[in-house]
Amino acid sequence: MSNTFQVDLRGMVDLLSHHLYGSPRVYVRELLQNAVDAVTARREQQPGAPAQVWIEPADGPGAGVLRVHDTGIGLTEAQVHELLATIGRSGKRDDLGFARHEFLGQFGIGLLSCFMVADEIRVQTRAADGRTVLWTGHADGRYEVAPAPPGQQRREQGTTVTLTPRRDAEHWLTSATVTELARLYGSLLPVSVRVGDELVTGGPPPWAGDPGDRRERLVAYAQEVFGFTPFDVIALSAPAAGLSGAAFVLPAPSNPASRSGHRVYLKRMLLSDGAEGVLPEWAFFARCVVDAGALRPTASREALADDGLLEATREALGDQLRSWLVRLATVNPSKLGEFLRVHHLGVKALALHDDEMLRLVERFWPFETNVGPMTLAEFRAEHEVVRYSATVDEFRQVAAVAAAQGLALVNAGYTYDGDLIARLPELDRSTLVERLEPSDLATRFDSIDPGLELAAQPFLAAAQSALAEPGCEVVLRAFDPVSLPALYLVSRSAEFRSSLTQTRGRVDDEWAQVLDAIASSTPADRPQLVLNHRSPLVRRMASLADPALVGMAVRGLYGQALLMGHHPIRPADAALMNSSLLGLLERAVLTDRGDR
Ligand SMILES: Nc1ncnc2c1ncn2[C@@H]1O[C@H](COP(=O)(O)OP(=O)(O)OP(=O)(O)O)[C@@H](O)[C@H]1O
Repeated sequence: MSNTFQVDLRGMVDLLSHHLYGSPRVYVRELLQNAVDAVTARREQQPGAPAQVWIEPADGPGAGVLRVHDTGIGLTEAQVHELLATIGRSGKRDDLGFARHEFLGQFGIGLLSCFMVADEIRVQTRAADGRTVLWTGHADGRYEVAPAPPGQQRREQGTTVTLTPRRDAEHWLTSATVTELARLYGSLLPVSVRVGDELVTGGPPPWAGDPGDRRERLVAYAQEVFGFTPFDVIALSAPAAGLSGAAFVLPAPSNPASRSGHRVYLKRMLLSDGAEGVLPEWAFFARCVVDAGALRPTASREALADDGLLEATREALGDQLRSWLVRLATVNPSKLGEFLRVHHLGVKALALHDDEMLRLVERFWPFETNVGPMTLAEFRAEHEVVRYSATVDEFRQVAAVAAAQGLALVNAGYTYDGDLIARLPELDRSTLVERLEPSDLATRFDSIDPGLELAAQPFLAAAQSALAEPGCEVVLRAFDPVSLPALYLVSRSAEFRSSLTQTRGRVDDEWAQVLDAIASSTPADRPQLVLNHRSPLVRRMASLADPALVGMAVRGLYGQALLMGHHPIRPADAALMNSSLLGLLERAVLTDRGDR
């Protein structure tokens, strides 16, 4: 046995009118939309018919009700019964039930939004048959249809919708609010719309019309609507979606995480001034205004339906932004440089997957290197290998020493930089890239003469035992600059082990066992303190006879190397440095007093 759903009308009206829409203000849009659709339908039949919409707000001379008059096609009594009596029935679908592209409406629920601000909706309508019909709908789901009494006959074809305000909702129907909302939603509509005496529609969109001063118009539009003077304006078009418009490049960096909304019109009616999904995510440096004929709204008409057409449109618009960037690189490289200074993060994010953008970054974005700022292309022209540090700390630790060894080094510690450099060989297979591990530097230092090394053994043994506590290996090498007595080098695995050890001290036994298991599977590298045999200070230390003094001096050098290399100072390091400094001071004071 088959049954039919029963619908609780009161609940349905409440659901649609109160929960579908974000704010009661959309009632103005829904009324405008119906009026414009009715005008469009009439002009299909009578191309020269008047195309006017006139709104009389409730605080005007109209006895406390709001009226919307249109010169549209009107409805016959049969149509009123069919279209206004069935929720979800729309006169704007074709025979197969698809939304007809020339109309704004399609769902057959828009009129219900008026119940957010009105207790009663009256539709007084006259179609080409010349008879005026009166439909009165109530918020509880009741409605009446009747031929209009003699005093309420329309003289012209068209429709008047009258809203009797709900208590506490009167302010939504006043002149100031209605004018503002009609202008917000309808200023680009192709039909003349007046609120009281004020015309709220104003000609074609700013990106259409005379191309001569289009740019000036769009800049003025961005200033007025978005509140900024754009860095540049890019024309947008996507014929498959019937879309045209413009993108404005932001003059200041924007946070990639905070999505900036776009202003989207559908068939010249504002859909949203905070729409998402129109431009690809990486394009966070631009905001756009577009009008589309074929994109679909969600039922609340406050966002775009995320369908295949929107996806294809997003891709097409993304391509147009990319081409703008590429064109800028050829016709105005200094402007591109300016753009990158503001929006490099967005472009770099794009370059992670896009070769053309990677080329752009390579040619135009200056990186910090230990031989001065330069682009990767410039760096490549002078150095065989693009050697880089993967973190800013690593770069700081080794930049000067690497330069003294003749090793040019790029700081790839900022967001995306390491990944971008690692991707360079994908552009050109002959490019060599290499991440420099600080500990690799030691392998480039010169060993010292075996005789000297042998003589320094007692010193090295004393030094080693002085640094037994931080678990640091002491080695003696010769390197430049001579002014640097010691260098603290830590490999990635040593760094990892050290953070494991620190964490182990803070967790309970069960976790400690897990950490031990991890530690046992990582190589047992130790950090190194590399003493520089070219440094006069180190040589003098090597000849000291007093092991206690050697210990203090080596610990002092250890602390200084940590500080110089921007390494973290753990409590144990601080204690070591403290005892070294105090011990050395004491010796110095005693020596001066001749007390020894
Ligand atoms: N001013 C008007 N003139 C002529 N017909 C109208 C007018 N207002 C509403 N209608 C008729 O009433 C129907 C229902 O209107 P409603 O606003 O509820 O839905 P819709 O416009 O079809 O779709 P949507 O829910 O997307 O707005 C419309 O399809 C239209 O046929």
